[in-house]
Amino acid sequence: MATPEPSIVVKDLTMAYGSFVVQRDLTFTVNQGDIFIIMGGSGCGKSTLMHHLTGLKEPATGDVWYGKVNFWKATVAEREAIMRKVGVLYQSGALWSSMTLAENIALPLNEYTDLTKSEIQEMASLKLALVGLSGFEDYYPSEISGGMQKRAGLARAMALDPKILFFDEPSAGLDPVSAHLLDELILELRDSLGTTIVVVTHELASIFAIGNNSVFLDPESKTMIAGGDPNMLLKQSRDPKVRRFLTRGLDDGTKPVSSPAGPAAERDGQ
Ligand SMILES: Nc1ncnc2c1ncn2[C@@H]1O[C@H](COP(=O)(O)OP(=O)(O)OP(=O)(O)O)[C@@H](O)[C@H]1O
Repeated sequence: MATPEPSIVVKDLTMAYGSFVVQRDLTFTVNQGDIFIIMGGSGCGKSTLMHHLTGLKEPATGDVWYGKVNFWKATVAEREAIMRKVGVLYQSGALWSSMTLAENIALPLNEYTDLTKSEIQEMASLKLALVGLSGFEDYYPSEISGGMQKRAGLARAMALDPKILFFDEPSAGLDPVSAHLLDELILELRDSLGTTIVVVTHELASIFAIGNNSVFLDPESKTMIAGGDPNMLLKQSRDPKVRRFLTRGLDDGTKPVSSPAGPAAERDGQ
């Protein structure tokens, strides 16, 4: 198998709000085509890390590399060029309620492309089809379910064909069936388009079903204490905190345990 190309390299990153350090010395690589999970307990700094990777928050120290560009040391123009290739879907960053789904998706296309009105309409329909929402162009967000709203948000985040997609808590507020469908869609997008996807989540079922790489942030030591394929971590990590998290508190490493996420995790485990 070919060696995967790095998409993002994080090196010795320390994140802080003023004098309050959230995490220090983070070093990891997100490879092209990864579904990379940022995980850890509440308040450990997952969203803060996502903000450092998406241009919203500057590191206290350390670097974030996108290919050969040192993001936070680059010019504003270079940073903008990188962010043009990045799609972001925040937990609350839903759709504009006063616009139809097609109009929502047309927004970034209007702003960043020279496409004609009819090309934009066509593109919006294509993106909706990509997420299984063909025929919903003229619906308003309030007229569709929460799961469909997430998928429409995903269509909008995919509007400019990003190479990397960030997704904050995709399954938040969804019932288990809709959450599972969204996981399937994320896998499909990665497989069909090759999009690198970085996901912030603490949903274990999702972590095991879609993640092939990860970083695990610990709020107590304020640094990463694990990383890599979550299914491998479940099998191999001996760290009590990692084990407790991945087994929903059932196991701290003193005895072998099977996956709490059930057959899917067992099946997908390498
Ligand atoms: N704007 C801010 N100013 C100061 N402190 C902040 C700010 N945003 C977050 N924090 C603090 O930084 C720490 C990490 O927060 P963050 O939201 O990144 O964690 P998280 O892992 O995403 O949490 P959760 O799982 O609860 O969403 C927390 O202690 C939080 O209170």
